[in-house]
Amino acid sequence: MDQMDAPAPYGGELVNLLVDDERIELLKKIAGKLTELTLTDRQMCDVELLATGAFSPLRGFMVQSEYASVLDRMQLQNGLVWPLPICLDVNDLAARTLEAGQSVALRDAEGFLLAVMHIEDIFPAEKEKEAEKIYGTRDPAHPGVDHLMNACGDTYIGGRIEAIHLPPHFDFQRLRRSPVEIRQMAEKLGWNRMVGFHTRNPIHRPQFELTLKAMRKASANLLLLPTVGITMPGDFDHYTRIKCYREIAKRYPPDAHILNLLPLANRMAGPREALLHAIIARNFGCSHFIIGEHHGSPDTDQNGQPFYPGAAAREFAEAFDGHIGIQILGFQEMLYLPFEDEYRFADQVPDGTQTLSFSGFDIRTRIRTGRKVPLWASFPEVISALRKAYPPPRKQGLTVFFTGLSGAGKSTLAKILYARFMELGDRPVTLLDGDIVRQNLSRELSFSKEHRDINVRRIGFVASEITKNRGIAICAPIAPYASTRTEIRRRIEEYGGFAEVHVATPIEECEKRDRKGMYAKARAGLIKGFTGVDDPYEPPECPELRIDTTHMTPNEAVKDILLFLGEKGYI
Ligand SMILES: Nc1ncnc2c1ncn2[C@@H]1O[C@H](COP(=O)(O)OS(=O)(=O)O)[C@@H](OP(=O)(O)O)[C@H]1O
Ligand SMILES: Nc1ncnc2c1ncn2[C@@H]1O[C@H](COP(=O)(O)OP(=O)(O)O)[C@@H](O)[C@H]1O
Repeated sequence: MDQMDAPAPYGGELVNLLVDDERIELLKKIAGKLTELTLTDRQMCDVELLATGAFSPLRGFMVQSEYASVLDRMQLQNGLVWPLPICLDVNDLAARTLEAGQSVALRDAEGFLLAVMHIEDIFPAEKEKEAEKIYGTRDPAHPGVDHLMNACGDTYIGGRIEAIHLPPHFDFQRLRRSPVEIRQMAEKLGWNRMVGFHTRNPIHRPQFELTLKAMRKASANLLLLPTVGITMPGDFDHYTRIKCYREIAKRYPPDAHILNLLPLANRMAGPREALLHAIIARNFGCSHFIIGEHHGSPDTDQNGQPFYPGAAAREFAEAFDGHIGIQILGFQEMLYLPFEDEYRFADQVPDGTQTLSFSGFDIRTRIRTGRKVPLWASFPEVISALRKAYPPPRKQGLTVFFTGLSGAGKSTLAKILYARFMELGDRPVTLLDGDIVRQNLSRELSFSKEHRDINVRRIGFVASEITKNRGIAICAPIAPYASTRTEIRRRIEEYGGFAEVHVATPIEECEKRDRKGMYAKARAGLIKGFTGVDDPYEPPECPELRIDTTHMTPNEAVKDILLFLGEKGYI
């Protein structure tokens, strides 16, 4: 192996934005008088990577000219290649209270002071342009675009940062080393070359073979940099992934790799994302970086097509590796040859040879639906760790979410379903009926849109906790707004099953029943804003089940729900 030093950090110097004790004291004193910004989890990831120099040479959030330069030329203003905007977004309300020249205190959700930012610039986010330039699409099925369009504030603030503390982490503290710490460690171990591998999935057999091949090709040791910041909805949680990485670690040659967690908020921008990962790896001291198929890309678009061609990230990063000073090891898809019982890159498979392959998505789906993962696809210890954390549907938590007009039959069906689950007796069951919740959790709330949303979100939160802990939650609010229901669905599906049951009994029938006499009062104008009378109800477009109870008995309706849940493997 030829001697070579670890590559210099990008831009020449490893940035460290953490200030010394004296400065911390001073900043803490003035912070109390500064306007406060509470950072989101994503923003905290950016602050952490800025502070530790993983984003070197950046020294803060981008100002408008830098943002424009990254969008238009993919360069910082000093001419260095830089693929993605690193901007701090704020909502209109916050933006109105801020001005350039002002300093703000950046805090976490609990009010813990992380940094002071000196605002140099306040400017509008060019969301349409950013989506096109960075993600190459405006399709909201792309999680990066969805976040940009639907969650991100409309204004960016740019400026230098002085970091006081890194965001606190209580998990895997020993695996959270900064670029300078990894560089020191590699030096101590006498490593000349280090190849970086960035992943948001567990390491299965193809990825393991890929890393070994890369280590041999580059004569290098391995730096595993799994993302533990923000990944994609539906990804395995990082606790489970790290258990898997620790198992895999035993399969590498001794002392040949370092596992280090990367608190990056993935943008899933495919080619541009890959380039950012490579720059980060260089800052950690890597001489080489692995880019395989579909690196940094979301699963598929609305038509089931990949957002970027399989080779796009690899080819893009290879075209720039001279500029960013890290050698890209681009690999084709790794395929399994069942007759030969070996792995080969796609371009090394002779024509006509039978091959098999599973994507990370395929394995996630198999685990979540309780289907087998063959041993050619992954290792037994990885599959077992994943199964423990993600049991088959009949052992997962579950939320059955009834929605529909008052009098549609939600409570009646919910109560019968509750009894059936209790009779089965294999999981704890909680009934969150609209009335019960309003009495116990939401007594102070009215029926305005804002208050209905708060009420339904509270129900969703409790149901998500129950589902996370593998119980069954049955919810039965009116929940008239589609976007709030979608929000809840997303949250719960992270932890287990979610079945939306639209009790679609027409208003005429509900009104005929008028069990509580409320429709009569609403029609007489004694109750204002009554759902279906003078307040909206947005029917679900694609519920798991739609039941009109007009011409069926409650028991029949519940039988349909149980049959559906049985078919999906939940009971
Ligand atoms: N303005 C207005 N609109 C709709 N419903 C009203 C209203 N005022 C009181 N009620 C009674 O409250 C029950 C609905 O409460 P929810 O918590 O399920 O509603 S929401 O999901 O927050 O929209 C609902 O009970 P159910 O009949 O069990 O659905 C009504 O009886
Ligand atoms: N198939 C059915 N399913 C549910 N409820 C029914 C059915 N047929 C008649 N009903 C009656 O309709 C009314 C529904 O009221 P409820 O369950 O409180 O509705 P919601 O909770 O949607 O306001 C009850 O009086 C119930 O007995």
